[in-house]
Amino acid sequence: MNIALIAHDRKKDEMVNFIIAYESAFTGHKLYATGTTGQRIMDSTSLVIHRFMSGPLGGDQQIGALVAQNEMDLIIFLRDPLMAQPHEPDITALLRLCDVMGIPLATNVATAELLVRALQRGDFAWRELVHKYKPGEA
Ligand SMILES: O=C(CO)COP(=O)(O)O
Repeated sequence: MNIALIAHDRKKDEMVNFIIAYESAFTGHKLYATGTTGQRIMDSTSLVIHRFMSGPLGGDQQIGALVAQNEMDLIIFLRDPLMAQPHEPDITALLRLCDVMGIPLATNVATAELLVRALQRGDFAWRELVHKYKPGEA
């Protein structure tokens, strides 16, 4: 599965602790992240992560491009609901695209935990079909 990990600054410790706790669940999947989030996770785990730009510099949009192509299977985006972000339009656009494409998206760690447990159980197998049969293809 292709999994994107994103956390705003005041949520980064929570993200790192969460990934440490579930590191084995993420092993074997293709991991993507915005710049700083990815670096923080790699510094604390043995996971290899493809890092995009930092969020304010376009990282959310880069991940959004993969969502638009239906290539992202799960997104964990620990947003900071108490602080305005300079790139708020990019954040809104990414969340919207997840709803357009029906991509499983967790915006807090409680939901993230449920989705990762589902991932461990194999509940994401339906996404394999999506990869095989892209929309618009015969
Ligand atoms: O701002 C972000 C998401 O909107 C996250 O970017 P960083 O991971 O580079 O801090």
